[in-house]
Amino acid sequence: MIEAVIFDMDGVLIDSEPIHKKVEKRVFKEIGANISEEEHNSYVGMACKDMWKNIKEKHDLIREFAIEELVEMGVESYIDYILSNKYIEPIEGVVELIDDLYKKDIKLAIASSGVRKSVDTVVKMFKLEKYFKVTVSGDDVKNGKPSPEIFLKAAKALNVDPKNCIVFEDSKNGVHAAKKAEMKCIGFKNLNSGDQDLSSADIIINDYLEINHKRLRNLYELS
Ligand SMILES: O=P(O)(O)OC[C@H]1O[C@@H](O)[C@H](O)[C@@H](O)[C@@H]1O
Repeated sequence: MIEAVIFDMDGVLIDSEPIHKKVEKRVFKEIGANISEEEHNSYVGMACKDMWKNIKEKHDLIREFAIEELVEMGVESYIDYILSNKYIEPIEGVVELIDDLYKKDIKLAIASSGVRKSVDTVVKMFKLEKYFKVTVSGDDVKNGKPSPEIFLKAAKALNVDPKNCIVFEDSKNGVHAAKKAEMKCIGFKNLNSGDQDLSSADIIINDYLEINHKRLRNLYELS
């Protein structure tokens, strides 16, 4: 039975992976790091600090930069970008889905690898406060996606059994995190989130119009 639905943020609520990538590419250039598109794609869905930790281990050139410094360089530009682009809207159909679930008394949360400030900015910008009393950011966990910690923390805050949660995710790292948390996972194929292998998800959708409360319930009946 469904007790809760947990939404990833970047690439699921807001089409922001291209913004992250743009900002990160600028930082790569500034510090002289040569990161291939394939390597960059493998970090989608990870907390910024984990991405930089991985890059530091692989690329000698950026040893001199502290992780906190690298995180800071990207985060501020991301927030400035979304705040100064007032036309940015939620991904089509997602707010209608959230509203429908809310009206059916399904508990809701956001679990995003983004920093706390980014999560709060997006929730406020899209006026989602009413729906999401629980939000867990990358700053709130020790181990980011693909570790299941962020989803387990959200389930705990909602006071629900992880097995009764459904997660919406657009990245390979996020889908793995959800499945390790023993939750159902709907892979949202967002072409702007790069080439993401969502094959571990229970179902994959291309559009929120493909999903509704009834189809979510069916996920449990089929298993
Ligand atoms: O978990 P979410 O909301 O998809 O967040 C993912 C993003 O979180 C950010 O902090 C990273 O810098 C991005 O590169 C990453 O893709």
